[in-house]
Amino acid sequence: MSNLINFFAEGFILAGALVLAIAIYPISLLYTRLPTGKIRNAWFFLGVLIVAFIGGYIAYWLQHQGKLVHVDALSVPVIFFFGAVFVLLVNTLSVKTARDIRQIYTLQQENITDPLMGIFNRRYLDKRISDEVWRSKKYRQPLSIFIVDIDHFKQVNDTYGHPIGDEVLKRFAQLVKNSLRESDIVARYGGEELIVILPRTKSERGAQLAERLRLSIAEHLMEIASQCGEKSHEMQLTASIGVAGLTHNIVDHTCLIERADQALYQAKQQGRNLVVHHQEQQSQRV
Ligand SMILES: Nc1nc2c(ncn2[C@@H]2O[C@H](COP(=O)(O)OP(=O)(O)OP(=O)(O)O)[C@@H](O)[C@H]2O)c(=O)[nH]1
Repeated sequence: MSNLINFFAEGFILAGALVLAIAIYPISLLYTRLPTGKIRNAWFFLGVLIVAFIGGYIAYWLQHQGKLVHVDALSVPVIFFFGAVFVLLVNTLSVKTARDIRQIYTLQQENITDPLMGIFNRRYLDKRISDEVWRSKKYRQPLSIFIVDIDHFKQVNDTYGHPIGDEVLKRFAQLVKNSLRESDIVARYGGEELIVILPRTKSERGAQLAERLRLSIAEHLMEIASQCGEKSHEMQLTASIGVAGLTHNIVDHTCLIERADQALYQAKQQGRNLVVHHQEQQSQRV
């Protein structure tokens, strides 16, 4: 009987050490996928602790080899074993939870991203612009937006074909995004039109930023390789921009967009490659 007890006691200790060793694997998965920082370091520390615990289990086993013959002596090995199972469960659950969170994040990102341009889509734009108008009115902060529309984009499609047109739209969106500040929100409004939301920005400043953007678009030489890699096309686009700022008599975001749209219409009417600021109805050409 005492031999059997000893067999089980030692078995629990060694099985516990094995389970702890297995519990290091989920930690290694988390460690390799996490960005460098405090959380990653904390998981590394936990891994080191587990290795120390394995050492402790083995030391306990070596000290008590052949001596765990009473029923009472079973309690520590049983606690060792289930403690190790607990650690394995927590680590495995952490990896699965992290994976789920990443999947949810990816889905959320896909839900708000335009698949062609890689910037925010119309769904996100509608929600965000209405939130920004509400926030700006509540806290009496300035807000401006502008609508950017590529000039004669139909010609790009007609001359080079739709796939090249798509590539131009993608590059154009990235160019706009990279020319603006991190805090500015760039979204596809439809077709070849983008809306840029500038939180906490007066429309005069918005018009300056729009002018800077117009210039960088006009100066940018785009080189697009054809889909089959036969030849590349170089093109220089221009864009017209309508700017509008939030004022007392604007009741909601649709009015703000309408004003920016009217300004854009004027920019097109006045010859394109132009910024028109709705409030002052002034056009600027550099
Ligand atoms: N390749 C491609 N073309 C698109 C997409 N969405 C809209 N377009 C094209 O964008 C063009 C817009 O044409 P118009 O509205 O006439 O405007 P425009 O030629 O840019 O002329 P202006 O705006 O007046 O300077 C159309 O030819 C559409 O087919 C898209 O996702 N991909």
